[in-house]
Amino acid sequence: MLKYTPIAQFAIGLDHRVKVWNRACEVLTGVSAEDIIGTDHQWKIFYPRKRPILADLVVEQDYNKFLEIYGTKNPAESNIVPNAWEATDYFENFNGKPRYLYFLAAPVFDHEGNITGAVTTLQDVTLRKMQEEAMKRESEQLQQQYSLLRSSMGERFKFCNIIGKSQKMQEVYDVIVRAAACADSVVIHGESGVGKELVARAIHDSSERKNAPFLPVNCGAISESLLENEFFGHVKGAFTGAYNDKEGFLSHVQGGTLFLDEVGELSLNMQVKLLRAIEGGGYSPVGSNEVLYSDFRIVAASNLNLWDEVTKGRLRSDFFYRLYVIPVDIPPLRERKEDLALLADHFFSHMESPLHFDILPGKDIKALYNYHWPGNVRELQNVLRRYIALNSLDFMTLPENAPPEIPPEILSGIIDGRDSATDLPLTDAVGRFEKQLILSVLHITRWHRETAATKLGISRRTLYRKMMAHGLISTL
Ligand SMILES: Nc1ncnc2c1ncn2[C@@H]1O[C@H](COP(=O)(O)OP(=O)(O)OP(=O)(O)O)[C@@H](O)[C@H]1O
Repeated sequence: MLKYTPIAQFAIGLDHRVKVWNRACEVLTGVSAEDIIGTDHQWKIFYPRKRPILADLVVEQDYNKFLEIYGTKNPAESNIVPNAWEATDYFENFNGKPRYLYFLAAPVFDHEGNITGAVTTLQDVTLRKMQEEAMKRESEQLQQQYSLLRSSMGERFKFCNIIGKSQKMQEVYDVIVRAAACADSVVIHGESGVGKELVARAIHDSSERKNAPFLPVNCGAISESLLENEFFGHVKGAFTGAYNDKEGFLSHVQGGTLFLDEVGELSLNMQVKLLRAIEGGGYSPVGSNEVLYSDFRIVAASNLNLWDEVTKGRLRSDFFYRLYVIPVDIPPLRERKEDLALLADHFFSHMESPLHFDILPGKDIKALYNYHWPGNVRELQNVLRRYIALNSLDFMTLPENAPPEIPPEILSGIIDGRDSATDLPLTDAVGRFEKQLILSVLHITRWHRETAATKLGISRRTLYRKMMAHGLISTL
């Protein structure tokens, strides 16, 4: 029975001579039973130095020698088989290859309880050992990288290009460092203008992928019919006007980080295809059956609650779970006003202004602190730009406690031409009206785009594109 079991086993007697050497043992060692049975060689032929092996020690019950030879790195007594001892040995040259072998040797007793020999079970564990060692090396490397990044953060008033000393930003820095030190997907959540792209860049720049591309893609800005073309590219002749092959984002981002801004705007169909590509199943350019592969990391961002999007059926749960491994929450500026002065000085110096936050008139400092910053850091940047030009604060927004409906005076202000739209050609006047209406609704809804789109009776995607067209994304 022992002879034909698929598990490699051999048995020795009290005289240390081999009694059984089964078929699996022959296959594993390349040594035939015929050649070894009756000898006391057993495994000694594989050790460069002659020394007792596990089965010998079990027969002798020499536990001290066992500890001396195998040290404490190997577990001594098996938890699974009573009286058995186990050990893993490394063989530099085991039939021409380096190998890790696991041995479990148990004593054999006669009916009076005397030891009459030992049975050893062995297994080639090289692959598992190598995987364990690779994982250990990787985790040591990541730990090293983490410590290096942590120490390079200095006073933590700034991290990469992110400014902020508040406790909430310190927590964001910590997550960035953790995210940079691993390969998992990241989802960044926060209101418009809080710095989501900046954080995504910081993760990329601090990660092992820093020398490969960082590719930001605004999912809300690409019309649904073009999504596949933009992400996967196309081949010549795929559709009318496809005169040449064109590479998509997945090809451009090879080895780097794909930043999916407004990820909630991706169509369900696109989510399936992207998920397949992320999970190693590849993708095909439009008009081609060829499967291409790209190695990239996803950092996604959204100002929506993505779980709500899953429950509403707009985001696939498998896509959500694949992305939502490391969440980063960036708090709005109104919740970290202690960062205002630092941010203001950072922007003043970038705009080459001699101004400093501390020397601003008291009433302006007070106004900056009291303001609720619905457009967050981007709005602060813009307000300061105007401050430098006009020498006065102009928030261009409604008061904080603006009513939830569009105030009639705003609507009438736009309609009755108080802003001299009457002098403009019709298309320009309509454009101006549209911009102000959108701006008003965005202020009322605290820049919550979904609510604003509902109020305006348009889709989020359309609202997004109109905001881009009116410069409300890049200027506010
Ligand atoms: N903590 C910060 N320090 C310095 N600059 C910042 C910070 N946060 C944001 N900014 C600046 O504010 C602007 C908006 O930032 P960013 O584009 O990263 O925001 P966002 O959250 O991605 O916005 P949106 O959701 O509208 O795309 C950028 O010019 C960015 O450099």
